[in-house]
Amino acid sequence: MAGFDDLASERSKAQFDVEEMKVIWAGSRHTLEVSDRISRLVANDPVFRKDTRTMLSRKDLFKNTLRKAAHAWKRIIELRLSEEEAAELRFYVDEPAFMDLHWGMFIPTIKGQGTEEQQQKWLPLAYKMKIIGCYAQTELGHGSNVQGLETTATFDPQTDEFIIHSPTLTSSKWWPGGLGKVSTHAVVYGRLIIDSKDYGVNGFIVQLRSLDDHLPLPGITIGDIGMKFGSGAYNTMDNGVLRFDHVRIPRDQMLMRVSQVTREGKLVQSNVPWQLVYGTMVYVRQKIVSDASCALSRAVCIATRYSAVRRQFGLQSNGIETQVIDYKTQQSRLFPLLASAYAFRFVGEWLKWLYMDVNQRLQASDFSTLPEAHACTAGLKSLTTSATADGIEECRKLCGGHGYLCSSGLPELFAVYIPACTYEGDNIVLLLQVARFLIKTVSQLGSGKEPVGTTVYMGRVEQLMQCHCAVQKAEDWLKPSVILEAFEARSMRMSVASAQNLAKFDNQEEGFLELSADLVQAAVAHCQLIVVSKFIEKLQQDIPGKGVKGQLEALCNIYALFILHKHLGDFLSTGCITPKQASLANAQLRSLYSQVRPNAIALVDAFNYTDHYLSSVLGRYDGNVYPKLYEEAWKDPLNDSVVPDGYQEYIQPILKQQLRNARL
Ligand SMILES: CCCCCCCCCC/C=C\CCCCCCC/C=C/C(=O)SCCNC(=O)CCNC(=O)[C@H](O)C(C)(C)COP(=O)(O)OP(=O)(O)OC[C@H]1O[C@@H](n2cnc3c(N)ncnc32)[C@H](O)[C@@H]1OP(=O)(O)O
Ligand SMILES: Cc1cc2nc3c(=O)[nH]c(=O)nc-3n(C[C@H](O)[C@H](O)[C@H](O)COP(=O)(O)OP(=O)(O)OC[C@H]3O[C@@H](n4cnc5c(N)ncnc54)[C@H](O)[C@@H]3O)c2cc1C
Repeated sequence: MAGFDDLASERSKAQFDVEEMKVIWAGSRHTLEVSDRISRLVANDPVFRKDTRTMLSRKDLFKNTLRKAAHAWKRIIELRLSEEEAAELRFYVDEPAFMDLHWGMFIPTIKGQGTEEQQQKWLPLAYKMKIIGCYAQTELGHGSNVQGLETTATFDPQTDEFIIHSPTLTSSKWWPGGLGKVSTHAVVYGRLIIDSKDYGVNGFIVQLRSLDDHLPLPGITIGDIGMKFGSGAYNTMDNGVLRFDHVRIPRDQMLMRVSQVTREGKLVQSNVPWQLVYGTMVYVRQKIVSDASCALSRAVCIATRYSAVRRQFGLQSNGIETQVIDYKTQQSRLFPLLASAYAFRFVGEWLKWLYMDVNQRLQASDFSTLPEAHACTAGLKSLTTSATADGIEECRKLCGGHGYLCSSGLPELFAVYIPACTYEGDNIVLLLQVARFLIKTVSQLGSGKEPVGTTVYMGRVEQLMQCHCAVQKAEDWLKPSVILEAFEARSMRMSVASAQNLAKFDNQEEGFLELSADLVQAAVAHCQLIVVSKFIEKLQQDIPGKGVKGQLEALCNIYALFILHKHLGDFLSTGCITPKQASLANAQLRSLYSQVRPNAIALVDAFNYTDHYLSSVLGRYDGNVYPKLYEEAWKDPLNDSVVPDGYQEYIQPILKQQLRNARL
């Protein structure tokens, strides 16, 4: 049978130890064991089935999500799962829900922005889920511009309370996940007003619904904002609208780690930077980078397996058509995405470390690495989510017509994923943050302040502005030092050119706006350098397992040379490489594709995804695509009856009309 034989034969061709690659992908043997065990637990639990999700009405879909979330919580308690295991369970349940915001934003916000006493009061309630919280920052009129929020929190010294109010329609909270129908509490961001003076945006813990009957508390108007893109997809989430009509909360419900309001109504600043009010966004952006590798690898796994099963044209001597994965065009679209999935995995791992490091420093009142952490999380969030959203759509096209069927798993994956380009910061707005950071770094060169972290290379500005790429033959592009220098020189030269152009403006802010499209490109170049350099660093570690390191080297080179090829204009116009070297890079890329080809199926097997998680007929582990596609079609509710509902009202009259016309 096609499919079965194809994938079995592909697996037998693998030139590396797949089990060891699974460990590399998971991060450690322990993580692989946990993820493997929990993925199977979820796959074998009938409550977590997801095959009808795209066909349910919004109400049924939402109720089904509530049922799954309640069941997940029950299993977490019954099985006494650790935090790591619970997070894996949530991952494999694979359905956005209010729990994500409760655990992923509400709790981290209290931890990051609450005082010790506030944490002691609220965290036990939140951990036991006696309250359910969300993160209510964005408003109808303001999302990207956090300093433009309109919600007010006015201190009333008479009662020692804040009055939370929505003064305009545009100040209505709009978008927060979990808000619409579930959350009992929210961290609400609003302007702190004391004695008619505006002290800017701060976070406040506000109870929204009664803990007895779930009705909104007095002064609160709350609901869901309506259907979103795609069927199933993010519609499992109750993104909400919220308005306050002079709602009073006790003074101690303002999150007071950054600044405190005293009983007398005095604002006292602590020694932590005010930007910590934005801290939850840094945490979540870091998580989103790791998630990008999951979403992209999932799409790539589906497209790679299907490309080995699907055959078109080119009859071989045995009378069988060619596997579409053997077409060079298919490889040149698919393999860079496979390489990107691995690249994002490793940069995500590094970013997690960076976040832990900055957090430890913050605890010890060392705030020096915060700007770097902000720039890296913002930039990499932007880079990886944009590439992943585009990559999922490319995988759909790589699967031809069948990729457009919901049973391929790709339409829903795309619909669930694409808001990641917008939430936690619009991707362009975030790149502009990186650009500001780069311009600042360039402007400080030569001032005695050495660039640190991911901008260390800028300390070699003179060398990088003048260096010439040493490539003379295609294989030279396999040297990590050659690749790194080309990427560093490109990024350096784009940042310096932007800084020089900016310097021509009398008003820097005006100049920044005028040059923003170029600045974004400079930011992209810097972020791509980070991804490439972290992949190269990963390869410098001890990597056990037969052939594993060789495969990763090939993927690393594919990622770098693919980016070079895609952004050739940058590399050529900045004089980092010559047209001849560009064409050698392209030749090397082709040869790398041939090297990866026999290993492609094994490289996606290394993600260790269950069929339940993939939820794709095209990406099945056994490759049994056609019989299952055929079987799936018959499950569609339209096929419940042979003659469709509406035949007599709408089809029959047309047919009869045609009959009369024909007789005329
Ligand atoms: C069943 C049980 C299961 C149990 C387990 C479950 C586990 C689940 C876990 C799930 C975990 C996580 C998943 C979470 C779910 C994700 C879903 C996502 C939902 C979406 C949520 C949201 O979207 S929330 C809203 C996000 N909003 C934004 O991102 C807004 C973007 N805008 C901004 O950030 C700012 O407005 C902007 C930075 C653009 C501008 O700021 P502004 O103050 O106006 O001006 P600047 O001058 O540019 O900046 C001033 C200085 O501050 C620096 N800076 C800016 N931002 C930061 C920052 N974040 N950190 C540090 N520093 C920052 C900036 O660089 C300037 O510095 P300078 O030195 O003065 O130059
Ligand atoms: C699915 C989903 C879930 C969400 N969950 C939450 C949540 O739980 N809690 C919460 O508080 N929020 C949430 N949000 C809101 C989200 O954070 C915002 O939508 C996001 O920050 C973008 O802001 P915006 O919608 O105001 O976009 P806008 O800023 O209005 O963007 C519109 C366009 O303007 C451009 N633009 C904006 N500013 C600039 C600039 N300075 N320079 C150049 N171009 C610019 C953008 O690039 C974009 O093209 C969610 C959003 C979505 C889609």
